[in-house]
Amino acid sequence: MEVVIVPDAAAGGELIAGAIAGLLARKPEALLGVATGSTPLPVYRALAARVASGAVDASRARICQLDEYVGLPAGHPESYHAVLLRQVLEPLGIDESSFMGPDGSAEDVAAACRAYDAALTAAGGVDLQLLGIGTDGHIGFNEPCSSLASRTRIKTLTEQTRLDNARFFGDDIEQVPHHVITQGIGTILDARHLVLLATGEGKAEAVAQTVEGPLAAVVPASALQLHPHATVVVDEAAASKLKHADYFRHTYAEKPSWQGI
Ligand SMILES: N[C@@H]1[C@@H](O)[C@H](O)[C@@H](COP(=O)(O)O)O[C@@H]1O
Repeated sequence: MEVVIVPDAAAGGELIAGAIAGLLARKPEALLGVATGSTPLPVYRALAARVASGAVDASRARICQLDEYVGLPAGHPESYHAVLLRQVLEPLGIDESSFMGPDGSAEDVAAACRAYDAALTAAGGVDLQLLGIGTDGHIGFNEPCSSLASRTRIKTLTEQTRLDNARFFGDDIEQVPHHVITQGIGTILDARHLVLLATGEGKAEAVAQTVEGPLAAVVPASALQLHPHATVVVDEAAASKLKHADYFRHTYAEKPSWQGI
């Protein structure tokens, strides 16, 4: 696992946008796994600026969702499908026909989960999966104690996650669904490159456990330790509990410029 400590969230956004730009230059039809929440927004902004300036052509890229709420009415503005259309597809000039996600309104949720896992495989697999991290160490919506081998399935949110996400539902926790569909940890680990961005002091403990703690289902993000190409990008605040921070700074400073993240 590579840990890159950046001065702030905007620098993290630029770094990751640069990696995505490099991927799209090599593979214009790459399948990009995108995450929701506040953390990835600087990545989407930086990428949209490159698209607007003509430096990046994302029009052939394909986008896939990490997770989705179950049971929100079709077209609900906070469904992750709607959020990603607004935050990613539209600014990057990508057609909705290039967008895949699990069907959170399906009658047969288990079948929808299986279908999504199969669709990701049929699409050739995810080239780069962007991840945020929950305050409890979750990735996607894989809450603590999720199986490290899990595939896309239904999960029940913890009270903490519903509280964290209430800000998107008018600060009313009652409006936050209890159930979600999420790519499993095993599904996430199938992506060729995992890039986790974490910013702010509130994520420092989860980051320390992810990077320096034991591999454990109770910290789902620690599964990144199993992946041959995982990059954790953190700002100074999110890095503040890392014991090996100086080593990570040294390693990145000495990195050959051709290598990228
Ligand atoms: N399902 C999403 C995660 O993918 C995201 O990483 C997390 C953190 O969100 P934020 O970046 O807003 O802290 O929120 C939700 O739970």
